[in-house]
Amino acid sequence: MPDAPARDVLAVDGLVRRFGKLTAVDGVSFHVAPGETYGLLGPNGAGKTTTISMIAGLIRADAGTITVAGEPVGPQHVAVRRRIGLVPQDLAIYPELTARENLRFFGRLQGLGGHDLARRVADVLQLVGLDSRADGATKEFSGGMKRRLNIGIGLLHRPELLILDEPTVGVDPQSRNAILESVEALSVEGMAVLYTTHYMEEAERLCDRIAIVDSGRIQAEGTRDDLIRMLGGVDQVRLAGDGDLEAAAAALRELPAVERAEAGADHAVVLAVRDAPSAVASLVTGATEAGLALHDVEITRPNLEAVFLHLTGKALRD
Ligand SMILES: Nc1ncnc2c1ncn2[C@@H]1O[C@H](COP(=O)(O)OP(=O)(O)OP(=O)(O)O)[C@@H](O)[C@H]1O
Repeated sequence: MPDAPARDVLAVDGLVRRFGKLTAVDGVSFHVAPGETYGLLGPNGAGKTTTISMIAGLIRADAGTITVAGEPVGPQHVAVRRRIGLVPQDLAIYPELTARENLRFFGRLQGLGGHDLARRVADVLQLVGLDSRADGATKEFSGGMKRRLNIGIGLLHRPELLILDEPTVGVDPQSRNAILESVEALSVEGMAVLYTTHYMEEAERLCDRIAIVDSGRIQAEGTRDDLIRMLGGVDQVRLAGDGDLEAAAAALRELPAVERAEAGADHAVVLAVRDAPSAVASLVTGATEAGLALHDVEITRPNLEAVFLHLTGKALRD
């Protein structure tokens, strides 16, 4: 008999959240299994923070359901929050206290105490790579060290689901690496991790599955390789310029190496091209002959950035 599939730690179905006329989250569904790291990859404003705020029970959903380990989540369901660790973008630590004192303080707030708390504090300090700085005042910590401490606070109560909202934004490379290593270690221990980022390298390195999010919707979901297969082995080329973009796209579609060409956002034609480095000269000639005054040519070989461009016609980064 095959093993029954492990129950999802997190199940999100048909989630919607509006702010006035803006639908910030527009029918988002995904599931995360124990030990799985699931990434929400999308640019600023895609709806990632709003999604995780609903999952953490901080704001209500206008529609849809969320369960964590089978229990419903929402602002009125308080007990289920013990199963969730949320590490928000904003830091919440006391600068006058040491790292250890901060952890003890937040641990007590979570109802921990005694030897159990002391042991968990020691474990967490080691996991986030701050054990050698445990008794230093946090006001002297770098931004990255403070962020690692914030992650430690989210982990103290040993949640089944850890939610990290863009944890490496603005941190030094050493802390960034420590954060990525901590997340890898947690997943080995069986924790489910929901990781939001707009850095495709982090999504590629950490996440077992990735949802590409834009305009409040999941545009595609899968492993990195699943997503890259969607490109069909072609490169993406972006030709930015002034002129009749539709006419240029139509002319470029006639070239043998070009599989697709669309007039995209931001004064650019976005193309899917076989072996773009060899074809680029003919693309430039074709676009120029079609009357486009080119000011930029960008080739993106298959990676998640290219998948994002392919799905949305936009670059992942600002
Ligand atoms: N409280 C709010 N009131 C009004 N609009 C909001 C509110 N919170 C978020 N939004 C809007 O909802 C959209 C999604 O924002 P959200 O913060 O979820 O995106 P994000 O992908 O997490 O980006 P970021 O990394 O910048 O937080 C944005 O257009 C944002 O301006």
